[in-house]
Amino acid sequence: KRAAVGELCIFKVIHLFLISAFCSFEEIFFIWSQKMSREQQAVARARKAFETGRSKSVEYRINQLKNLQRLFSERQKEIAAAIKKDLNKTEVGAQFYETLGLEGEISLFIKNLKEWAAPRHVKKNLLTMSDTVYIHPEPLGVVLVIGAWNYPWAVTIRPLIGAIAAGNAAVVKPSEVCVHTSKVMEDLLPIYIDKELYPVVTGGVPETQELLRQKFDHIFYTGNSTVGKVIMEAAAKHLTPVTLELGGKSPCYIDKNCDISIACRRVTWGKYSNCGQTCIAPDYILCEPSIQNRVIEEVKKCIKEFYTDNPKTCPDYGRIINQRHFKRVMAMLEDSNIAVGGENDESDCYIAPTVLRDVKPEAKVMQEEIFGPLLPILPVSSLDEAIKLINKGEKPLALYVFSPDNKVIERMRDETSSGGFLANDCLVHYSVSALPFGGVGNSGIGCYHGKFSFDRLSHLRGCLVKKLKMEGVNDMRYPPHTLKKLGWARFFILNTVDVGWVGRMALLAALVMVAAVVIQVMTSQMRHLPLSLTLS
Ligand SMILES: NC(=O)c1ccc[n+]([C@@H]2O[C@H](COP(=O)([O-])OP(=O)(O)OC[C@H]3O[C@@H](n4cnc5c(N)ncnc54)[C@H](O)[C@@H]3O)[C@@H](O)[C@H]2O)c1
Ligand SMILES: CCCCCCCC=O
Repeated sequence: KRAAVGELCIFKVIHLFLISAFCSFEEIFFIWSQKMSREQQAVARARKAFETGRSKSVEYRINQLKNLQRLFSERQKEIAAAIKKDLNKTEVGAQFYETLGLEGEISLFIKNLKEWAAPRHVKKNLLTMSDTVYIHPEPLGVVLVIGAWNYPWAVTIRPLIGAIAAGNAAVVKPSEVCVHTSKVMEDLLPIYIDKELYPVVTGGVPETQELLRQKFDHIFYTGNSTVGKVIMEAAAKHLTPVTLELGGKSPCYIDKNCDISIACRRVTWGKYSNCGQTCIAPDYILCEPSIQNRVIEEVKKCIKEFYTDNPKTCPDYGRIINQRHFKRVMAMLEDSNIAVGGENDESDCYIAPTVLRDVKPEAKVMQEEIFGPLLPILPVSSLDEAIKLINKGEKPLALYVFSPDNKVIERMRDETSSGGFLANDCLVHYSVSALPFGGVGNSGIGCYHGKFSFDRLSHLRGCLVKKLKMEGVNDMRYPPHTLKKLGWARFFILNTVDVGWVGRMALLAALVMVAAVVIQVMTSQMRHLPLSLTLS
């Protein structure tokens, strides 16, 4: 037996020797990769591509972003056709809600990337006044982007834009739930952007789990909070940082003194766009009982205006993504009082825009994020009660308040917490790249969009470059430590200097003046010395 094992070992060693002697690195990689899963291979390729260093060049990153921009101008038809099959969005709807924002985001990055990627000089203390002190943003490495299905392009490509801009490699995992879109993404992305640096891995939960077993430098996940915990647990094994863009129940308070017709128009749009499958959709309404009927009537009017008498045949009204979610949403209606809508058709995944009245906090529909076209109204006696009720639940992704009164708006903002806060409108904060977008507590970890994406997916490396001169200044920090040295250290460390452009000019001017005075004093003293002394 021992002899057989010995022979096998010798054979393995010879095999390895032959491989390394006669094969190129690519061939060795190929042989080795035969034993790897598709997911492992994608990650290994992305890491290898990252290690070539090509993504470090800002020009290269901008080029990749321009290619991505070209994808959206040249492939709208394929993108829209797949989204139509997945979620019944029209071509205009697909551009409006998905790709328009991405095009804007890419333009923003192309315009600002050089500035964002450049070293950022920071305030110094007196001790480091003569040093160069700055933040140097550097790529993290290989990022895993896991997307959700409800706005499949928007929530998968937006983090990818940030990852590319920050100089990372990124493995893109679109949601398997939007079957057609994930196929189009898999086909199109490699045609436009570097397929080694940014591979697309399709598949379901087992494939995502296999990806999660690999080591990444950041995991950017968009989806529900339950899976968010699974992601964080997997990331913890490699101490990988995560961004979790999750969901939750986003409340909407309507003050009785506001223009109810305008408020309901905006709420109707926010709720029923994409058939209620929007992470920041107003989940439920809180209002005083005296305005409940008015709210119901106004929402009903808007449903008719936006989606006609028969939303089922209206091209702008979407569908529930699949039968599993259809059943989930329908189950929430069991103990509820329907005021508007309620019609449905399982074979078409259709649920009409629905309003529920006199809903209690214990109702089924209030136990989890609805993520469908049901709008419960919970009567509350006052703003105080609304705030109390909101604070009893998990911190939501968005919080909406409709009121003409700034005091009401400010109270709602200051006495609650949520990922984002919006007064007198719904959803639109998502479109402002200068605002951080993300949750807090149960609705997520970390934020992105615009420069926030760049910073989130960069390592902000603190750098200090000192000269090997002026060693005397450092004496105060070396032992023996004395009270006198401590006094000096207090003075030097506690005083910051913001030497900006104007500051530097002023400092230079002051130094020139001091030097001029010193030279003048010295020359006038020398003029009064006897000639013999000046010569010696
Ligand atoms: N904060 C945001 O920006 C944002 C945006 C869109 C959606 N969402 C939230 O996402 C949720 C809807 O999306 P979803 O969760 O149904 O999407 P989903 O089912 O498509 O899941 C998202 C991803 O998680 C993976 N996944 C699912 N189960 C897994 C498991 N057990 N282990 C490992 N990976 C797994 C899937 O493969 C998929 O790629 C809602 O809660 C919504 O609010 C949040
Ligand atoms: C302008 C509205 C876009 C909404 C996109 C939300 C992404 C989360 O589901």
